[in-house]
Amino acid sequence: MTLALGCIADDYTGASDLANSLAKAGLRTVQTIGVPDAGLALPEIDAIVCAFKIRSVPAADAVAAALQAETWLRGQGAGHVLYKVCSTFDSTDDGNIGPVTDALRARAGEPIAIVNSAFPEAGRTIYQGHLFVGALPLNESPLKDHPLNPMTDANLVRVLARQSRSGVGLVDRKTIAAGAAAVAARLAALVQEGKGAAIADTIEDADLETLGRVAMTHRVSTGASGLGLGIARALVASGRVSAAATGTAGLEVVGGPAACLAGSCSQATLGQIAEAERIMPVLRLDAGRLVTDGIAETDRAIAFAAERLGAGPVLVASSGTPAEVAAVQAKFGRDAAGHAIEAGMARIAEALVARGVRRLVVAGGETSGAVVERLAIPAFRLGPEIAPGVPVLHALGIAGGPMVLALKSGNFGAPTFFADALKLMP
Ligand SMILES: Nc1ncnc2c1ncn2[C@@H]1O[C@H](COP(=O)(O)OP(=O)(O)OP(=O)(O)O)[C@@H](O)[C@H]1O
Ligand SMILES: O=C(O)[C@@H](O)C(=O)CO
Repeated sequence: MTLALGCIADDYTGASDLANSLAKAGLRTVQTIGVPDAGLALPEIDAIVCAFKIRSVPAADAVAAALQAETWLRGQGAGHVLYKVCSTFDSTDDGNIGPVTDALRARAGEPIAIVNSAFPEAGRTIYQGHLFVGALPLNESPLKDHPLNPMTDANLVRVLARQSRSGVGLVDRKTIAAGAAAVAARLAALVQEGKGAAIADTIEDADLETLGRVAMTHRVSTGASGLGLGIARALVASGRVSAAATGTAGLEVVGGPAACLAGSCSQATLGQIAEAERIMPVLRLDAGRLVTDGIAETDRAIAFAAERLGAGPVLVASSGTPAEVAAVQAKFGRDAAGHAIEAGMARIAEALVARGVRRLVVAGGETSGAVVERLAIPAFRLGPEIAPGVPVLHALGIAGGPMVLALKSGNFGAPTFFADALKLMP
């Protein structure tokens, strides 16, 4: 197997978002959980996305995981490695986008890396270095209330500089509109100024195609699935990947009980849970009790689901409003609360799978990471797209017959997302 592209994703929903964009562009893509064991049989593929849960861990741990994956991906033949971060640049001033980008760039021996989290299809655009979520600057969007990485500055040049050893510059829209040669010249000028990272503006997919062409002349870049799309299109246009390839599988029937779990507290997910209440039984967990008495609270959820699974899908949610999240965090601490709630959701998932669930929808990147790790699923191949950035995933390398999952990024999906997902997971 010789890979055209190797990717390292900082969370699991982000990984499936990227894998979806690569597959849609025609790259035969597999998503692995971390670096796979040597024994895992992989089909003939063009791209691998190694999914990690390193968005909100200490920077040194994120760097170590990313470097281990980089070594493995280069060993598989990857000429370019993309570090996949969130389209809303979720991170803190302590990391991890800056430290991981610095480390991958140093390892690759590159003077500068393109950093671009735009994803126009999902409303993430960048102008003069400022990230917009729909019509709102990042710091006015719901991301200002994120439970783990509240984003309070829309200027990505500043945000990245605070967490990087490298100087950070800007490749503005005018330069990108002038084409790949102009972008390459701007990057060279930034290197002369001593910069090691360049935030790139993006308004539309055509900008990403230009950036993709330039990124392919470097060994490493950092971005969201928009940059992945740009790189994938550049690979197809250059003939390095066959344009005839088809990246995604069609609809496959798995059957059996289905369940949904939500740990995301994003505005989008809160709306989707409210909508799901119209069509399936929904249990709202007591987040504080998940922290203080996790076994009892998760047992309550398992019993709730077990009683109802025979009749149709159920949804179990820990999700709370910003005020509820703030209250839980004030009482128990942000990280302790987050970890305890994630562990509870993972325990519920494990129990539901033991009761026959083979169709599972999970909302939230950290939540998905905890669930997929507990279920010990080593890899996924891509199925149909449910919503921009959210594909159906077919588990690879597990016992007990076929299983499909959807791992939804907190902010993605229509209000009817849970019903939309289950429709494509028959
Ligand atoms: N009621 C709650 N109070 C406090 N924290 C919560 C509550 N419910 C969930 N959490 C925690 O909030 C965090 C939500 O992060 P998660 O990554 O799962 O969702 P997200 O950030 O919306 O999704 P994404 O990363 O895909 O954008 C998790 O650590 C989860 O355990
Ligand atoms: O890029 C995004 O917004 C998503 O793929 C994601 O990373 C959410 O966790």
